[in-house]
Amino acid sequence: MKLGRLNHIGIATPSLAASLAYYRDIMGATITHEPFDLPAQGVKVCFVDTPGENGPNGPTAGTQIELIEPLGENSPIHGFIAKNPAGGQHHMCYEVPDIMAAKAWFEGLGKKVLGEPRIGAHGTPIFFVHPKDMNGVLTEIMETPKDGAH
Ligand SMILES: CC[C@@H](C(=O)O)C(=O)SCCNC(=O)CCNC(=O)[C@H](O)C(C)(C)COP(=O)(O)OP(=O)(O)OC[C@H]1O[C@@H](n2cnc3c(N)ncnc32)[C@H](O)[C@@H]1OP(=O)(O)O
Ligand SMILES: [Co+2]
Repeated sequence: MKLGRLNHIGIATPSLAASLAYYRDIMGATITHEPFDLPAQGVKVCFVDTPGENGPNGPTAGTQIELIEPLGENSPIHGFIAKNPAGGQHHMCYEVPDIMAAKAWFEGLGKKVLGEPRIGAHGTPIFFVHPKDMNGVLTEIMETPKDGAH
């Protein structure tokens, strides 16, 4: 199996409002989606894009940062925020063409897949692989949107 592009970097925060202001006003990022609740994932989320630049191969799109704040009692990021009260880098998300094939591939390698695929913030199925099996990085795998949207 081959991983596709890096879709987003997940940043956990105790305050979406404060993080949004930081990325917009200090880092020059663009808010591409206003905050919305995702109860199925136990988070409140919004996306910002880094400005993007002219690279050696022409103009490059900015990189997407996904800001997540705990939502509800059972949020999977409560533990992370308890250990990192100011928030911090939480996960990296890679695209794949076929979510079930990717799940089977990681499981075949003996990696701990956390639960069954569920619909994520981009409207396609996602799953997570435990950081202890992924060089310390919580890894999100996401099926590439069929319409090519990111
Ligand atoms: C916006 C929606 C969606 C999208 O479409 O993009 C998302 O991105 S949702 C993002 C939030 N959802 C998830 O993270 C779901 C999967 N995560 C989990 O199930 C849990 O967070 C976890 C990975 C199992 C950790 O849960 P926690 O309660 O913190 O467990 P432990 O306390 O037992 O931690 C075990 C161990 O792992 C270390 N850890 C925890 N989180 C991370 C992390 N993000 N990155 C790296 N390491 C992490 C933790 O410190 C423990 O280490 P030790 O203390 O050394 O044992
Ligand atoms: Co994510």
